[in-house]
Amino acid sequence: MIAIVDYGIGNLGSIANMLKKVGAKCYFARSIIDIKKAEKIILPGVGHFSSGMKALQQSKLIPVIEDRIFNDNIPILGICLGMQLMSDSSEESNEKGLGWIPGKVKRFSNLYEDISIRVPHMGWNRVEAQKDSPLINDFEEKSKFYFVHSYYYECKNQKDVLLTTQYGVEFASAIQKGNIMGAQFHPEKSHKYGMKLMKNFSGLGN
Ligand SMILES: NC(=O)CC[C@H](N)C(=O)O
Repeated sequence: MIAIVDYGIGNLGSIANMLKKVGAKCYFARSIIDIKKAEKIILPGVGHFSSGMKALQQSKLIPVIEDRIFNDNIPILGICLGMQLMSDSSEESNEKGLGWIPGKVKRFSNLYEDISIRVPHMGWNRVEAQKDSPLINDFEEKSKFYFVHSYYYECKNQKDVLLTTQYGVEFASAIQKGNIMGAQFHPEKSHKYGMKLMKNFSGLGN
């Protein structure tokens, strides 16, 4: 069963709906026991980095989540802000991140050399694979995903970058370090392309 961390942040309902569509069983995890019995974890997130980190700290779930992912090596997928919280820090906040995948979260500039862009990055965009992973198995060449964000993850180690997307700058649209994964886009809002990623995630470790 996939535990969707319920720490008061993120659109858990639409994530659960997409998981059900791909035949994956899931539940909302609000307690330490809920996390202890999880086979996989999804860390959702929408909004400000500070609010997300504070809410996650107040949930008291960080130690048990870290026990499961670092000692039991179960797969975890962070979505949007949930991915950004895995960083060391974010320009959006003075709060420290979880530090699970080395890197910092930076704000898009409105101007890159001679390219001016609107911030937030909002809408559909394509991705380019930077390495193989079961998470992106059978991706269509033209896979595209729905984004809504003003900040992006800059990985310290290039080998942790799974997918990149071009938006003024080429940024990490998905990251992976072993069993720890993150998607900057919203798979639950990305139709068949998001379903493919969620189906792949639900099949990990089975
Ligand atoms: N949609 C979101 O939750 C955005 C996350 C983060 N605040 C950003 O702007 O990048």
